[in-house]
Amino acid sequence: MDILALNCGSSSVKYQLYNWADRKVIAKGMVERIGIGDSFIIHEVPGRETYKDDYECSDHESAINLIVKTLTSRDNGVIDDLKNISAVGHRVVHGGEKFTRSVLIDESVLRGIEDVQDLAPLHNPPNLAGIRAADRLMPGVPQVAIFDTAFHQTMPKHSYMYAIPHNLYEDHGIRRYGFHGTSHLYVSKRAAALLGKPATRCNIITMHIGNGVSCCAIENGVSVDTSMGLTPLEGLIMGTRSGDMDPALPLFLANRLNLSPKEVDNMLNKQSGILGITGRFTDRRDVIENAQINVFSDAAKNSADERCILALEMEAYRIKKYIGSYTAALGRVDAIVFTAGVGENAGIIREKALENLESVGVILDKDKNAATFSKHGETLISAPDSPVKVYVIPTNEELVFVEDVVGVTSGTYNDHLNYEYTFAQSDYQP
Ligand SMILES: Nc1ncnc2c1ncn2[C@@H]1O[C@H](COP(=O)(O)OP(=O)(O)O)[C@@H](O)[C@H]1O
Ligand SMILES: CC(=O)OP(=O)(O)O
Ligand SMILES: [Mg+2]
Repeated sequence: MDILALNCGSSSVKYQLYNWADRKVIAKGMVERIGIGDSFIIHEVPGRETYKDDYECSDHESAINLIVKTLTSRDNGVIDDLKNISAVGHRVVHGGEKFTRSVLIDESVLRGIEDVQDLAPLHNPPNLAGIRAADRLMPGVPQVAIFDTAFHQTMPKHSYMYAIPHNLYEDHGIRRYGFHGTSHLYVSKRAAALLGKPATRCNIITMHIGNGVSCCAIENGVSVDTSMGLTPLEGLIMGTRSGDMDPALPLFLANRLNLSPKEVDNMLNKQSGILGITGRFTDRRDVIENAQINVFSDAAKNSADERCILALEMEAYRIKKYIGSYTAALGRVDAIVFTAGVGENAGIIREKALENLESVGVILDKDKNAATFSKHGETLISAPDSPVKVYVIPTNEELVFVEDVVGVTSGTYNDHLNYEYTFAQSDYQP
């Protein structure tokens, strides 16, 4: 049973082909710059050299077509026939309140996803385009939607409601939803396995720090709070998104700078965050390099870029504030987990965020932390006597997609909270 997992973004499609029987990745890659010119595919097969090719893709259908062609091609392919793909799993970012679990896609599911697309205008339209394209290319193959929002549907009302007129929730679904749910689910289940306890007895704070950034307070295995809200703009500082700010600011900006709602939205989603602070970078590797933060001599400081230093300090401080508030929300914390591109690799951000948290039981092993990157796999970075364990756990959203596809198509899946994921077992080797 080969399962294709697709993650359709606005101008990219990431994919992974997974053989369920062997529990192994057959191929993975991505098509980038869809519809904006100079698009290309990067295709990786374990044990082979990475293949890259320029190929013009004007839309998601042509990108998925290219992926399928590459997977079946004579030179770079991994399967003889498209028929080997028995099911497709799609990341869908916003599922509103309607979808609390992964589902087999049919017309009514498509309509449900369309109904909430205004709430995630950057994410849901490309997700839908990907589903339609895959259906045309692989007619009759079961397609499953896996929602970023589903894991957070356990949040209590006092976490998800905004303090605004109540009818806005009833009439328009305006509330906090939260995103990156499959990542928070995956790393929290892995953390429970590393702690040697059932997930249903673990309290964990998970920090997903990539381009998009969110954290989650998980109590006895379920999400009770998360930093993103109605849309993926709320919360932590992100690559290009502001995260939390004075809610009066958008209106103030619109009035003062004479901007339309769309222009304000664009400024806060695409020109803010790390990019806004530094004026030139979103990639934290560039920010760290230009901040020269690991070289604390005065000479180095003189050549360091003040705004890069500020960006790192602001990002880490915001993370620390969320850890503090989620520690208060949970009462007892068994573990804090760092994941995604930045969380797995940027030791300096982890160290700054966890500085002086001994009073709440967090004692970092600074050397271990500084030496820990994604490539080292799951790593404990807290000191042996730290009451709260701190882990770096590489996320694997695609594996959640694959397991949900298997569960949904075989009828063994009820909801992700009770599903017996193989990766949640302590003997699982990631
Ligand atoms: N070694 C590293 N040090 C610091 N940041 C890193 C490193 N490697 C990757 N990153 C960061 O990870 C980010 C991408 O994370 P990722 O989880 O892939 O994001 P997304 O899926 O949202 O695109 C990059 O923008 C970069 O800032
Ligand atoms: C929801 C979200 O922010 O996703 P991403 O990090 O992929 O942009
Ligand atoms: Mg991501």
